[in-house]
Amino acid sequence: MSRLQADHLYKVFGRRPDEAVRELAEAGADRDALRADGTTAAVIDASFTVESGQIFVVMGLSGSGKSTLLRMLNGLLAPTAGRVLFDGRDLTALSDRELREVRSRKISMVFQHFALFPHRSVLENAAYGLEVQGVPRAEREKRAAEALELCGLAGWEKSWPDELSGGMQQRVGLARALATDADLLLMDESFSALDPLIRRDMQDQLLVLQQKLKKTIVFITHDLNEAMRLGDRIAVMRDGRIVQLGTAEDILVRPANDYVASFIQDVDRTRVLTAASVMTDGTVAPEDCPPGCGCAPVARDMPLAELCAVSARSLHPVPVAGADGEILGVVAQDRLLGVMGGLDADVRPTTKNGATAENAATAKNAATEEVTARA
Ligand SMILES: Nc1ncnc2c1ncn2[C@@H]1O[C@H](COP(=O)(O)OP(=O)(O)OP(=O)(O)O)[C@@H](O)[C@H]1O
Repeated sequence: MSRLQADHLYKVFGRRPDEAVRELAEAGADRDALRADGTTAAVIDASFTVESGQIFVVMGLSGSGKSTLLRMLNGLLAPTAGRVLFDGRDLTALSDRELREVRSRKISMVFQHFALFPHRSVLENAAYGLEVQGVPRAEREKRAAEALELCGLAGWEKSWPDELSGGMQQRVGLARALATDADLLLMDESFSALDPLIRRDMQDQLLVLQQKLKKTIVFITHDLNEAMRLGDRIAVMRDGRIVQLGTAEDILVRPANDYVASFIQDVDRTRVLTAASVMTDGTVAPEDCPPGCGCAPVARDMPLAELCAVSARSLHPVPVAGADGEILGVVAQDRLLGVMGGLDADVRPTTKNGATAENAATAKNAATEEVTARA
């Protein structure tokens, strides 16, 4: 069972929403057709699953429907049609009290503008979610201090929010979300207000934390580079619809339509494509590897940007190793150059950690998930 599932979700604002859903679903109407009627179709037929421990990114420009989708996922907004299943429970069928309970214990939000209380210390801010849950003071302070330490803020507990930089304030927001032990983290443009370098640093920190904590995260962004750095899977939204659903590599190598293709022009493919996605079958024969060659197999999730340096030093194709050290294949230099030059018709779909689709259940999931191209 998936951790989170959106099942044909629609949200229509304005007049006669049910009728609008029928027009969207049955007559194939789009947003523009309804707008003339004073009706806004914010989210149209969104279906996807998020597995436990995954980072699922929803990427789209302003107005594409990301925030509305997120607010349906945490039950703040009732869908006009469709269901949200969290651990198999239909959120749309819960009473208000049950929903509040799920929201306060199982789901945490991290917002773009930190949402810290200025007159509470960093520790009190980090403990806020636990306070709402009614956790006794000593325990909530202990857990908040642990979360702050995880986020690199040990020693700042007694400071006030305005004594912290923007990046540090956002880490307090993250610590607050982590302190509650919620399984599901919903992050709405959480790093968008930060300077580029600090933003990148926060992305790195989130990835490191995620390796340790293995939360289930839905991350909203309008930045495809951020989506590709963070997302195990990415949903690209346009005008209320999900127009492509896949891994960063899927989107980079096989954009579903011209709209998605226009986004990937600025993406640095050498940082998204991995050794596993470009390797071919084979090994390195001992006679091809002279003494002192000093080569070592690279990890399958090594990005091409790093693989280039290894390949330049190597006298033979670079072997690619799996998690157990077994050789999965090799990357020859001409192959590497060809892929970087855009000859990537046979790049293999992989998961974000570089496992190929053949040997990873999650990649199978990604590869078999419907990739819709309606735009
Ligand atoms: N409460 C509302 N009433 C009417 N229309 C709404 C409401 N909330 C959102 N919309 C409309 O729904 C569409 C999707 O908005 P939404 O905020 O979900 O997009 P978004 O991708 O999150 O954009 P942004 O990045 O600017 O927040 C927009 O056209 C917006 O104007």
